[in-house]
Amino acid sequence: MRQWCNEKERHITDRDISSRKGTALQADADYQPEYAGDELDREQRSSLKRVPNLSTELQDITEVEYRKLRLENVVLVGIWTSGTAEDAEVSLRELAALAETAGSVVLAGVLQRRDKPDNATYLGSGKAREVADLVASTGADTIIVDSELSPNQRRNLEDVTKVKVIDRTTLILDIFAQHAKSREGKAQVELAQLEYLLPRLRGWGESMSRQAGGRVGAGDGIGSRGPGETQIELDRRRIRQRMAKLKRDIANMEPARRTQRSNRRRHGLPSVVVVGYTNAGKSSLMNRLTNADVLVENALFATLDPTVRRSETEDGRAYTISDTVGFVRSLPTQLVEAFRSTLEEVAEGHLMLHVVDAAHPDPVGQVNAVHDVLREVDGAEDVPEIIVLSKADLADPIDLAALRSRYPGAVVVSSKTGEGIEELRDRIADGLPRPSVAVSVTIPFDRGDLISRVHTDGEILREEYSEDGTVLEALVDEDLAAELLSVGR
Ligand SMILES: Nc1nc2c(ncn2[C@@H]2O[C@H](COP(=O)(O)OP(=O)(O)OP(=O)(O)O)[C@@H](O)[C@H]2O)c(=O)[nH]1
Ligand SMILES: [Mg+2]
Repeated sequence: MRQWCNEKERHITDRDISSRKGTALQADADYQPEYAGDELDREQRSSLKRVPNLSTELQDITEVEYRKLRLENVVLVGIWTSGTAEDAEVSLRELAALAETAGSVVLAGVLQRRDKPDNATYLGSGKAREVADLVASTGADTIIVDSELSPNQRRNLEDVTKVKVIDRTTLILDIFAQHAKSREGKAQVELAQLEYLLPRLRGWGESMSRQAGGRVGAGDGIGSRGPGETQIELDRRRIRQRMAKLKRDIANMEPARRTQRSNRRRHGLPSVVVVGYTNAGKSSLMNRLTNADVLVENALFATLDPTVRRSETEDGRAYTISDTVGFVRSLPTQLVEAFRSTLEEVAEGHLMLHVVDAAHPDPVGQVNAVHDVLREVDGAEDVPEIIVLSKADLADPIDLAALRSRYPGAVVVSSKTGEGIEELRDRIADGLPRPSVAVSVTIPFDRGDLISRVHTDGEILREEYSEDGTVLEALVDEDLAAELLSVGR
């Protein structure tokens, strides 16, 4: 097994779990990683002093817990089935960053080489017991596993380790729940959480029934159940009802969003969408390009509700630019569904800026993960893509050169120093559709509104004033051309 440790007062010396180039986990100032080889040193571990009152007993997992995991001191566990050791490490480091984003302290991480996960305990019973020792010695109260767990695997691991076990998907759902701001975003995340929970209810049934037993005394149990209905069926039914309500609510919010979108389209504004892996620097780039004040945070999924801003090319053509939710490796399918609406925005864009953190240890893996998700969104492949290699100020020049040759059309930028921003603006201006219908009309003076639309959305070739109005020769899109011709002469 490989192991990493986030050591504070503890004496486990292990491998650095933070991003090697320091992008993700640099926040912890007194964090001093130390390399200690591949093998977990059992003697060293057994010589650890156990920190008193830190470990907690396994607690009941109730049906509301999916909302707030209250993670604190966690041990990360991953298995490495294929690919290189480095890939496996990158994935576990990312899990560490996710865990910190969710508000927990990562005490240690272990990685095990296996052909496939063990059906019963994910790790195999021997390794599960080793993890139990590690949990006990570090005083962790939660284990986070770097994949999806079946209800059985999860229950068995909890039995062996005596602490709460959650998986990567649950963790990501929790982060989304913490960050979603809009009513729609919140409803979508809750729906995704319930979808994930529903088939897994069996694994949690025991504790839920116990809880129901406790409620009987309070006058809430037996009488409230239907004939022959078990607690778990009742819970399932309640969850389904809640899901149905959420789906209705989301469907009701849809028209408002569509109106906003079609308003934008009616005004003929071309749109640029910013996509990319979480923490790639999308919001920072947006701020640079538009001087907008978009939340930038060194945390994963800082942006969960899309933000749309208006901007202009050098030659005065207006366009919208929207920031989107960050992508992540193996994004839970429930979330792909939940955020389809956000991603649909991508498919409707005229140009896609795909922001890639050039200072990350595995930018190519991130690009591939983004492309995997985009392939699931109808129409997204048709949107022209500009790869934007970001954080140029942090990136290693050699890595940057390798990325440039891998993605020949890429623009290298730094939102921090401003490097490459002008070039990117030019590329955006070139990439946006130009109005293509030539009109030559005289517009009456009382239709100044039309003239100003030609100024913002079209390209003026000639503008003069005559007795009858403004004489215009311009390039505009079809809709505006039709309106101009219906009004003008
Ligand atoms: N040095 C440096 N840091 C950057 C640059 N761009 C972004 N960052 C940092 O990278 C972190 C993530 O930036 P964001 O712009 O929030 O990234 P994002 O892609 O919007 O992230 P999510 O919304 O969480 O998916 C922040 O700490 C930024 O300050 C850059 O060009 N140079
Ligand atoms: Mg963001």
